[in-house]
Amino acid sequence: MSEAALAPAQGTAQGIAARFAIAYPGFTLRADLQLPGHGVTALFGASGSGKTSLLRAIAGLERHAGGYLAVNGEVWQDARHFVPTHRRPLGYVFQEASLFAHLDVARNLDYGLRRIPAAARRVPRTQAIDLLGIGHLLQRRPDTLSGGERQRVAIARALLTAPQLLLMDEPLAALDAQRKAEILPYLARLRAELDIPVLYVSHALDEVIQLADHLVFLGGEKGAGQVLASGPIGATLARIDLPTAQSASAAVLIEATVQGYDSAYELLRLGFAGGELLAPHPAPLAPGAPLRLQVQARDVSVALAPAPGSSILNRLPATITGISSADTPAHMLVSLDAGGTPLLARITRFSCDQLHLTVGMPVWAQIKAVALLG
Ligand SMILES: Nc1ncnc2c1ncn2[C@@H]1O[C@H](COP(=O)(O)OP(=O)(O)OP(=O)(O)O)[C@@H](O)[C@H]1O
Repeated sequence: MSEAALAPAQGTAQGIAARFAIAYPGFTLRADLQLPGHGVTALFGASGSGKTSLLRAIAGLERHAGGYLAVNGEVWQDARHFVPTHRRPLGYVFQEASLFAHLDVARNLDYGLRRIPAAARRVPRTQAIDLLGIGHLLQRRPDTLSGGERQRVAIARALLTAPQLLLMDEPLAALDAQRKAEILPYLARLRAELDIPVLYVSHALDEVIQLADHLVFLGGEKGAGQVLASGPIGATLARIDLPTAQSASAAVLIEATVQGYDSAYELLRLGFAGGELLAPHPAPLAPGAPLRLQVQARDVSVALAPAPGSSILNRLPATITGISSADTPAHMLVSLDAGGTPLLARITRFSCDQLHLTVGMPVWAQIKAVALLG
């Protein structure tokens, strides 16, 4: 295999094609993925399922014979080419920000810029600083920053390397819940404002629900990793055949738009393809603003008719698309389609039998609570 500059792919296929057979002593993973060339793709799965190994293969940090990788029309690895990591236009953000301790933030950023000719820069320095909210930190040394601030600097530095692909390996895993909550909105802004595809490794479902557009779910038996699913985030989370849906913390997401605000009751009125939702919120949000909602399967119940005498605010007409057993004998999982949006309900097996629920049945999905994200 020769080390080569970027080679054009045959045709101009957009997206990321990644085929790897990873084999370590005691661990194998075969992946054959066709991923979108934009937005955030989460590589999600339990510890040891091979997320980092796959990311390192994509970065070219590990060289696996027979692998294939093409990114938006450029081949980075095939039988004849292997573009070394330092020649791949990618940014890599690790769990711990690896900043130079002896340089202040401004110089750390400039280090990222050094090897990029001005004409090739995709994200101007001022935009990267603004997007990550680090303008007030430029004169500070890394050891005077919080973990979250350091990670924001590391992400800004990665953006300045003009990446065509951003790889993030659990960038929030070393942070406590509060720091994590601080940094997530910055990542959501990157997703909204930059057109750089991101591969984001995580084992935290809430992060994935907040950020990802596409979900690659890794799992398999111990020592033999496999891709259990790869698809759009909403539909993949609602798949009752996957372990993510089985757990008590199973959740799906709804992409909604702000429609109004009832200040007397502090309730946001939200619209989505499946209808309208009300969600408590202490302040109004701009009408038309997009919002992601996280809906826990255990907060969704199923009724045969809309029940007016109930404290549950949100009732949506839906159709049952699947029914399966859950992780306890007492529970069942019901997947639903509400105007094209997939939902999941975790209900008791008793209720499922009492209501004689079957696939294809029109029902009402009652949603007790939704969490606003982003
Ligand atoms: N260079 C290597 N040599 C040998 N085994 C390796 C190597 N890299 C990873 N492994 C093994 O491959 C398996 C997958 O590891 P990997 O770090 O990719 O998983 P992961 O899903 O990212 O896990 P985590 O969430 O804990 O970081 C593990 O069993 C690990 O011990």
